[in-house]
Amino acid sequence: MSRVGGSGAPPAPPQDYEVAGKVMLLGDSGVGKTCFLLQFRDGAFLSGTFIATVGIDFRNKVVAVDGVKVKLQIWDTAGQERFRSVTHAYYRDAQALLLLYDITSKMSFDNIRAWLTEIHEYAQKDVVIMLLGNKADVSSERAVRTEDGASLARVSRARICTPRCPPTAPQARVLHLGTRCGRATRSAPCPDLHGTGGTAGRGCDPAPKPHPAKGGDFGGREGVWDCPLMGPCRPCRSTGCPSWRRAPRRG
Ligand SMILES: Nc1nc2c(ncn2[C@@H]2O[C@H](COP(=O)(O)OP(=O)(O)OP(=O)(O)O)[C@@H](O)[C@H]2O)c(=O)[nH]1
Repeated sequence: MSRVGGSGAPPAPPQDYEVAGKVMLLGDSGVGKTCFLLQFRDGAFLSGTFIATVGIDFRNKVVAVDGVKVKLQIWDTAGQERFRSVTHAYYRDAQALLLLYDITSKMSFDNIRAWLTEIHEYAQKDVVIMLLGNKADVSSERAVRTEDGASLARVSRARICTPRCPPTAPQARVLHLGTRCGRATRSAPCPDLHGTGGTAGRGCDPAPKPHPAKGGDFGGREGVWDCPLMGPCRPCRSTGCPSWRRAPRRG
């Protein structure tokens, strides 16, 4: 997360946000990264159409997190092997990585470990990693158990979540919590993590309580979650987290 504007930069046009952060979507080709992004950004689900991403692309969206306007720059990467060398260069300055697998594809889940290896090689050490089992709307074809996802998240120190698609709110919810955890350190329980006590590995809360979110984008839809994000964290507002700082308000 970075401050809005900066010394030496040309005067920036008036911004409607206070902080900015970069999130990358990663995972095998076809797991649903582009659909996730489009649904989050535009509320549109591209059912049935699959046009593989070439290279890398990004979209911006301003969301409210704890009453702070956050501009998320969300990078959609190509999952195909031949584009990996292009996308590696973008890992370095990302604050959060959303690593997707398709719950109907065992292979996409098995490949998560290879993705984690790449992340550890190319991303910042303190990057927030979120593991997301996508396509939970077709649970009749489920090939990856939720508990296997949770267990992998535990060993890889990632957070796990499974949205039921195609509703819009889960995408916002993932990025909301990712943003919040990105503004956090990992040493104390995070009050956002319903029922887990903030301790990774306690398992899923089958009926997460509505989160008292102040942001209008997210309010009231948390009940659709299979599983809240897990992992200890502490809001950085009180600790002055170096990477997710609040920018000065513009007068
Ligand atoms: N049922 C279901 N299908 C989905 C979901 N998300 C994506 N799809 C479908 O999965 C296919 C691939 O989706 P994309 O978003 O293009 O996949 P991608 O991960 O961006 O793929 P690459 O660009 O090659 O890396 C498309 O046919 C989508 O309609 C979902 O949540 N549920």
